[in-house]
Amino acid sequence: MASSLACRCVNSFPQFRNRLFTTTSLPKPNAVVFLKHIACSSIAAAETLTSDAVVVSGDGKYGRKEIISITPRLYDYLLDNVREPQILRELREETSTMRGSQMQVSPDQAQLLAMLVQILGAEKCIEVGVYTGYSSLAVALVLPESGRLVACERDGKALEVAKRYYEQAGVLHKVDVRHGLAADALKLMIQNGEGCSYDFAFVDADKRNYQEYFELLLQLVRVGGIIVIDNVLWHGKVANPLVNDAKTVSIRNFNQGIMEDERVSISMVPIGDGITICRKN
Ligand SMILES: C[S@@+](CC[C@H](N)C(=O)[O-])C[C@H]1O[C@@H](n2cnc3c(N)ncnc32)[C@H](O)[C@@H]1O
Repeated sequence: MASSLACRCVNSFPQFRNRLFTTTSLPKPNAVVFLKHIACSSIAAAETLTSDAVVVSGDGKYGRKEIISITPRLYDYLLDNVREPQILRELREETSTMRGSQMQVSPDQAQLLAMLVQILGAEKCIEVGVYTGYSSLAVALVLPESGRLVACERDGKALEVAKRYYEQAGVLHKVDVRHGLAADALKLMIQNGEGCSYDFAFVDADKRNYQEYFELLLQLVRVGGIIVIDNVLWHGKVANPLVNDAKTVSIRNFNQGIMEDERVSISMVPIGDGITICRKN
């Protein structure tokens, strides 16, 4: 059984042929065990080779360059390789029972945001759209003691959860919570003369106001600073011309505008629901 399975795999995938040949010299019981092993690993390999874990662009001009496509198994593997601090895990688990929990950034995204903040050596940060605080806590945790994060959120109930976790994590003193409309908070900061003084900003709020947040944040962030925009791939809908609801159109237009905007260098990254990292030039 095992050997016929292995043979089928090997016939389908010639690259395993050499491995099968080595088993013919083994004593029989070992050979069967080894063949079973080969059969299993060949099946796994075959699964991978036949899975949709790699894709090529549908546009011929990019040739046959293969890139990775996240499958559930691969995403689980990726998550297994995220170093999620215990306090973030607890917040994520508590939030998972709440309405809107799908809005939270993923652990791999939060880890990337924290790393960008660390690479920048950021001291002054802004978040637009805090919810229960997962991404803002990830940032606050890596800020130096002298660092500050302005956290803008209109939902008072969600903010209560966020503040409880900032306190538990010992970073409450680093977070300046602004309860209310984010655009109002950003305009006030500009009026207060805080322009060009921030190192890092993360936008993860109402999609239809992305352009306004971006313009305000461009005034607040210094040259060389970074603005990260979440949900730029919008569950893949941005790439489907048949989807034209207000949010999708708004994100699509925003992406097109950023593409042509020479005030920033950009990198669109397919992590979570897609982010664009913009560096102010
Ligand atoms: C996608 S969630 C943020 C998730 C958060 N970054 C996290 O990782 O947990 C978007 C949040 O933006 C808030 N929001 C939406 N429009 C807003 C506005 N105009 N001003 C302030 N907050 C807003 C919502 O209340 C919601 O909590």
